[in-house]
Amino acid sequence: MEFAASSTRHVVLASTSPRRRELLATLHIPFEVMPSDADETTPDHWTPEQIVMELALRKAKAVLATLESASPQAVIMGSDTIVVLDGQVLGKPKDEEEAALMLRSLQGRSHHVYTAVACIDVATGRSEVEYRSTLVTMKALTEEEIIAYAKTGEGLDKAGAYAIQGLGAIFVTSIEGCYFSVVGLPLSLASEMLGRFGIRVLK
Ligand SMILES: Cc1cn([C@H]2C[C@H](O)[C@@H](COP(=O)(O)OP(=O)(O)OP(=O)(O)O)O2)c(=O)[nH]c1=O
Repeated sequence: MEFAASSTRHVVLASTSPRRRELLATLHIPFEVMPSDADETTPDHWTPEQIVMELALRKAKAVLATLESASPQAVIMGSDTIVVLDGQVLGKPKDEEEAALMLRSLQGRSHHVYTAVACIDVATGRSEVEYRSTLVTMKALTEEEIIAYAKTGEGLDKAGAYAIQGLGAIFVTSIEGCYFSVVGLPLSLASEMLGRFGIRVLK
């Protein structure tokens, strides 16, 4: 999407995730997408909250570094999602085998999905970051189901190796908290934050 960069208040989504793009599009606000190549390594002792908030901010800051003078009216939005089971952080699996390993550990119990949203006002440099946590319960799975699902490849680019918005939905028996946060962008939080940056979803 093209903007008259100096005059239109709009969002720059610092993301490569097609899910985040689709979710943000549901808010019907002007936005463009810029991939962010932020380093995603964090110290081992960090809490899930610290990890997602720092990574969301890093993604937004990485785009800010490339944008500053061109789009003074922009609000940059970065986001990060992780799955946490017994204090252990599950990111994206590196292959089918690791996907199956993650699913084996998640099945038959509940885990938390953390997603943070960071916003940076390009004009002032003001930033905010907040997170939401959702409790997801998965039914018990057979080894055949785990292997068959891992083979679909659907979970390979997803934290925890499943997609609640896809075929992975058949494994999820209940959730407590924001569904959209599990998919990668908590929309109620995102719209609240954008409102504080002068971008209102409902006029
Ligand atoms: C648990 C779960 C995660 N996910 C996704 C959301 C995130 O896109 C992804 C976690 O990886 P992230 O590193 O948060 O994001 P990303 O690499 O996809 O995109 P970005 O460029 O913004 O960094 O997992 C689902 O789509 N469905 C699910 O059910």
